[in-house]
Amino acid sequence: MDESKLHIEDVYKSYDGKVILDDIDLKVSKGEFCSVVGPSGCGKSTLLRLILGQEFPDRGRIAIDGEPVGTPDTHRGIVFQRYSLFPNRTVLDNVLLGKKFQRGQWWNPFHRNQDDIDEAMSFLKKVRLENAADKYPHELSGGMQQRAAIAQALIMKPPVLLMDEPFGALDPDTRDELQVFLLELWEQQELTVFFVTHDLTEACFLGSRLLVLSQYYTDDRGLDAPARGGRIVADYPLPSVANSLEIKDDPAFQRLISDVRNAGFDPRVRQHVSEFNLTHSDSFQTVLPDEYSQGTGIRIR
Ligand SMILES: Nc1ncnc2c1ncn2[C@@H]1O[C@H](COP(=O)(O)OP(=O)(O)OP(=O)(O)O)[C@@H](O)[C@H]1O
Repeated sequence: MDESKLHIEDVYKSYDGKVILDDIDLKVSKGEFCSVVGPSGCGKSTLLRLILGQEFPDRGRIAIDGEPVGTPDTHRGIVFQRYSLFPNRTVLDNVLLGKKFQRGQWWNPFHRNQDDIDEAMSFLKKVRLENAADKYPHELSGGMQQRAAIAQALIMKPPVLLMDEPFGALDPDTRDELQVFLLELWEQQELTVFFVTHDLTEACFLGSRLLVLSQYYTDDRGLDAPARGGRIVADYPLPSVANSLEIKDDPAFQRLISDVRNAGFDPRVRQHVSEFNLTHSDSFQTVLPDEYSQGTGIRIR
């Protein structure tokens, strides 16, 4: 039996005849924090939309908890960079929305179920916003809005929490703060997270696993072969990171980032999946050298 939380198998997606995602294969287990990076336009958000059920692959299958993904439902939690919250509803009402959908009452501003309210308040407490329940999104800072959006997604207990550049619009200090906050939440709530970002440091700091999507690849047919769509070209286990921002200054962490950048982003390399070790059963994998785990306090999962 397939025990994966998320299983993506032979997935292809094209728009207007242009292949965007090209044979994506991936298994994500419960409790993994998958960071997904890749050059702009390589199809990261498209992949998220397919997992969300907002769009369908041309070919292939996507299953969550063994069930094929259908159209979006309230159990599919996603946090976007912006606009996850409805501006004309209070924080509490935003967090309650999914519950109201489930009860067929989303349109009714007067519908209130006390159990739902208690649960929403408990999630607002988890994201440290219990004192902002009656505020409107425009009354909150950017970081508070994103924490509210996380509560809005988590209350529906999504099997996989999908995040599309959730901290991309925040200033650096707030971004750092929310990264640590998300790691704490991930541990406490035993979440499975699929996190898209442009920021390699963020990806390596947060993730237990790093997936690198490449925009085009040519495989071993040679440089002149027609380019195809994006593929997962690297799949790294990441160090187990203490919930401390200091790790970002650690030389081993910085070496890790520079190695990932060289392997996954150097245009001379990323075009060629043949440059990577293709032994991983689920996708392409580049194995980290042992030095990352030696004498640095960083543990490779
Ligand atoms: N609905 C659509 N119709 C046509 N083309 C689309 C559609 N959605 C995305 N694309 C194209 O698919 C490609 C991948 O887009 P996508 O937004 O998934 O990339 P991305 O990796 O998330 O980019 P970024 O990092 O810049 O956000 C782009 O070339 C984009 O123009």
